[in-house]
Amino acid sequence: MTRQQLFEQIQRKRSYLCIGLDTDIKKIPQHLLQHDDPLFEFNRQIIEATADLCVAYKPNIAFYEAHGPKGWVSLQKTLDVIPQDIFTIADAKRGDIGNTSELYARAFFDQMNFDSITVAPYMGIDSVSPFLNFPNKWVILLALTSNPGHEDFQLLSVVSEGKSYFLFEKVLLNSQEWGSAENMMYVVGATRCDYVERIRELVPDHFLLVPGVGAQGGSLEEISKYGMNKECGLLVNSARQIIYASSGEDFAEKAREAALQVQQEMDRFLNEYLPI
Ligand SMILES: O=C(O)c1cc(=O)[nH]c(=O)n1[C@@H]1O[C@H](COP(=O)(O)O)[C@@H](O)[C@H]1O
Repeated sequence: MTRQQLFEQIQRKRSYLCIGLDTDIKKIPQHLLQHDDPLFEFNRQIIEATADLCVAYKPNIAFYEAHGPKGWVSLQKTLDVIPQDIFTIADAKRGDIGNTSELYARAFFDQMNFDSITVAPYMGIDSVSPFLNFPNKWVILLALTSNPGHEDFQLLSVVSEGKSYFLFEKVLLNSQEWGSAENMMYVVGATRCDYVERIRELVPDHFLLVPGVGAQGGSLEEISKYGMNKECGLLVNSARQIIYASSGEDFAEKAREAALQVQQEMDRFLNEYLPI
């Protein structure tokens, strides 16, 4: 999917919501356990109930890998029922030496047909660039993450050409030479909205994937106010708050209500904060 197609979808749906399919067998409603493939059945109903309210789905691969080969089948079946015009993110946080990254890219882009994959920048350019060689596919590079441990490395100071930067700022600056705003996005946690203005100075045009609203407590309004650019430039992810809105038979209906509430806020923020 191209950036233009993504922006068109955002305008059409008045939404920049990404729903995280972090489908946990221990949290899904009990009555689904009688199905042959409970993970898929849960996802299928969530997708059917929410597809008009969101622009992206992000299955976190760990929730599928944990089930071995059966989990990979549930994941593929899930991808097959996501409507074509919705952006898909493999939240796999990969990255390895070049020839290995190339195989990860083939697995997620060629075999599974995801639009994008989350990638860790720690191993540098040759670990990331193999993912950038696929037309209309995207790398979503971890920059400033939402978890408490982000302070351990991402906020360390590094001095480069006499100037001091946070390590995550160097990730944003240097990686712009590897790809463009047409094939790279950055992960920025909603729990660190205090850095978003600075991030927008460094990457004014790129899309940001923003996890951390909902269950992790980040503010949708703040990230929208400080992070939105002229093509919206935001995909705000929410998983648990939406997909586990109810643990009963009405789970899909309640997920829709939770997604609708977020979409209505997003509609308002698009009116208020999208630069003309
Ligand atoms: O790459 C991610 O998506 C990610 C990065 C990050 O900094 N923080 C973060 O929570 N995530 C993912 O975003 C999802 C958050 O889910 P909820 O907290 O339930 O909305 C999980 O799948 C996390 O793995």
